[in-house]
Amino acid sequence: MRYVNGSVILKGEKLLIYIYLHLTAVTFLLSCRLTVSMMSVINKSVFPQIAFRSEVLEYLHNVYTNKEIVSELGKEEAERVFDSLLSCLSHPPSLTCLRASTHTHSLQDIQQRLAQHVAQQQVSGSISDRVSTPILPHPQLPDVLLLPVRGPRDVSILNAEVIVGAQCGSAVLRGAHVFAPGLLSAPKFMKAGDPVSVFSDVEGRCTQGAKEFQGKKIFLGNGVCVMKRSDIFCPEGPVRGVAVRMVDALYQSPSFDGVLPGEVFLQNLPSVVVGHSRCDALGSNRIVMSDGVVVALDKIKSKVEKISENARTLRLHCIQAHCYNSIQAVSSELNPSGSQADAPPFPEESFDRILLDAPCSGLGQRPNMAINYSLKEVCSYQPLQRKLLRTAVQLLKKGGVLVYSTCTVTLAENEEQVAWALKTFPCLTLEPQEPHLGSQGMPGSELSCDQRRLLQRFRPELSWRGATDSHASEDLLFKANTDTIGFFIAKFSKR
Ligand SMILES: C[S@+](CC[C@H](N)C(=O)[O-])C[C@H]1O[C@@H](n2cnc3c(N)ncnc32)[C@H](O)[C@@H]1O
Repeated sequence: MRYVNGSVILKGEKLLIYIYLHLTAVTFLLSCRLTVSMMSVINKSVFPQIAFRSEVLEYLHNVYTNKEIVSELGKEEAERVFDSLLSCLSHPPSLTCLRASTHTHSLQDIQQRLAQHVAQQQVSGSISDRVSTPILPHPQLPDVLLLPVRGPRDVSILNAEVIVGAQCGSAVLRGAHVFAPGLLSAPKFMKAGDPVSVFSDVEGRCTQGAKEFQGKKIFLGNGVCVMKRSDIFCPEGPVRGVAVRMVDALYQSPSFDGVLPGEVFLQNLPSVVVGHSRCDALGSNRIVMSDGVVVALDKIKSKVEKISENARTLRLHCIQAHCYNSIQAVSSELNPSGSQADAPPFPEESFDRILLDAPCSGLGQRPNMAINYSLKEVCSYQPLQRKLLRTAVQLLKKGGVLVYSTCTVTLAENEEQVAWALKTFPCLTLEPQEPHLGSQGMPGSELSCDQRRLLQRFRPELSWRGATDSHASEDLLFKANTDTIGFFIAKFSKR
């Protein structure tokens, strides 16, 4: 199933948009019940806090306990909030957010058909919970459906275990099955049909093809093998497809692989908000319906191919994706020779809207149990983002809108970038965002309180009360808007 992390250059009435679509490991559902011999360990999962290198931990601690925050909250509360950040980052958000293609189908239609798929998964035993999963529309986002994630659940650990890489483990915690490329270790005689416990190798120590692993691992739930060991670790090269079908996950969410393709896709809620706040002048998220062109740039070819494939699936014919270094996307010539009208490089001031979903340190992504970046790596994004911002401002028409977003939690890549942009480009003004579901910008940069109020920061740490499996319906909307990945959005207009 797809996670679409919308990042698009807009070219509306000439829209230039960067889109980056992320496919998580996904699933093919077969019906099979788990009959297992169990060890007696009951695992009520509350994961350890996310692990960082000490230099990065200290850096983040300084960000979250900066002078301005401490004078606003007091030292003790600032420390508590930082502690909550480290805890919530290792846990998945408590709702799954689905973006519906409401340009081709009504939300109600999609909701009904989705409910049938979820019910089928329950009947087939792919979801072990007997409790039915509600599918709720979001009152402020007309193209969003929400499904509560059940967890942490009590699941017993089995005798046989497989180890998956950290990235695969994160996908499993959000409802995916285990795909063969994500599998690192499997028992010597593992065959299809075997029940196994699935663990994540959070520190990246397990070697591919190992028969066992004694390092630090985190339990994710139980599944049934779909492939035998020799099919997975075969000398002919990497195999594709589901290797272990999860049937009793610690965090349970229906799988949407192959479900209503072209009608729904997985997207983190803040990314949906970016889409809406960028397009309000066109009326809601009707950007895809406009007569204009949407130009998507990414420097990685496989991402561009995925963008084009997803655009075809979603019948978004106005999207043109190009593999291009966006820093070099501005041409000094009015009609650059050798380039087509809608291909980069583009003349200055040729776009009505630009969305810069910037490459970032990604520290707001959830769940994430360990991040091994050095401080140098974390700090390397600020200069790159400034180059991209400079390009974006040059490409934007006067009167145009620029939206800047990241999925990270530092000040350097968020509020400090906004302060820098306002100072460097006097033509930019901060604009209010609609909808505004997140918190305001964090204190600690040169921005004033009024400027911070115009920013939107999703801060799951502010409402984190530990991992609970309670889904009281009155809490659900609050959780949908707050228990998200860490995310930042700024919206500018150009004079
Ligand atoms: C928005 S994504 C990263 C964060 C994303 N939200 C995520 O979840 O991974 C950033 C994208 O920018 C692309 N990128 C980085 N530098 C670039 C450049 N100079 N030109 C074009 N694309 C670039 C990367 O390939 C990546 O797909």
